[in-house]
Amino acid sequence: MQNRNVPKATLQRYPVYLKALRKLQKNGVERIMSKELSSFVDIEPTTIRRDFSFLGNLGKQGYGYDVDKLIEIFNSQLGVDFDEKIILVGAGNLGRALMNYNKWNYVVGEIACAFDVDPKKCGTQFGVEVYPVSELENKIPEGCRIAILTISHDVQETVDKLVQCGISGIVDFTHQHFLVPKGVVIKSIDVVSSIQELVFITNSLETKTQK
Ligand SMILES: NC(=O)c1ccc[n+]([C@@H]2O[C@H](COP(=O)([O-])OP(=O)(O)OC[C@H]3O[C@@H](n4cnc5c(N)ncnc54)[C@H](O)[C@@H]3O)[C@@H](O)[C@H]2O)c1
Repeated sequence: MQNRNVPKATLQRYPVYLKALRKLQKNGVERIMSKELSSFVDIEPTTIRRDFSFLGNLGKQGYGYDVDKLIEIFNSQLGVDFDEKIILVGAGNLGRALMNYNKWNYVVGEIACAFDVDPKKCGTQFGVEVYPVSELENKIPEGCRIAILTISHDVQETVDKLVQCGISGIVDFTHQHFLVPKGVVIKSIDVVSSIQELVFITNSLETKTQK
C-alpha cells in the first residue's frame, strides 16, 4: 500500500467496501455517491469519504466515485486480487457446501473448478465443474495458487500433487498432519479446535465471575 498511515479501522472497512463495489459492478452500476454506498455498507458517508481519501483524490463533488476505477485502485494499491482462481479438492459434504457458498466472487475470487477421486462426484455441482483428481495436472487453471482441501484420505499424496501443479497456498479442512516444502503456506480451519477454545475461554470467564 502506498499510504502507510491508514488507520487500522479504515483498513478493516476496505473489504466491506470492496464486496459492495464488486456487487454493484456486477449489477452494472458505473458510479456511486458516498451517500448511496452508505446504504449498502451501513457506514456513514463521511467515514466512507475519509476512508477513500487515503487512496488518493478519487471522488468528484456531485459526481461521486467511478466504481471500476475504485475497484482497480483497491486491486493495485491493496494488493487484493479478486480474480484469484481457487480450486477445491474433495467434493463431498464439506466441499459441496463451499461450492454452494456464492460470495467468493465479490471478495477474493472464485472456485474455478473442483476435483474428486469418486467418479460419482464428478460433473457440474452448483455451477462448478468437478473433474476426476487424476486430471488435476491438465485441468488446473493457469496461474492457480490456492487450493481448498476437503478430502478424507491420501492427504499427503494429494498435497504433493497439488504442490507439483503450482499450488502455494492450501486452505486445509482435513485436520490431518502433512508436510509441505518451504514456500507453501497452509491455513488450517478446524471447527473442533475453535469450539475447544471457546469452551476454555467460557470456563475461565465463569471462574472469574464466581470469585
Ligand atoms: N475442519 C473442520 O472443522 C472439519 C469439519 C468437518 C469435516 N472435516 C474434514 O473435512 C474432510 C471432508 O469431510 P466431509 O464430511 O466433506 O467428507 P466426505 O466423505 O463427505 O467428502 C470427502 C470427499 O473427498 C473425496 N476424496 C477423498 N479422498 C480424496 C483424494 N485423495 N483425492 C480426491 N478426492 C478425495 C471423497 O470422494 C469425497 O467426495 C474430512 O477430512 C473431514 O474430517 C473438517
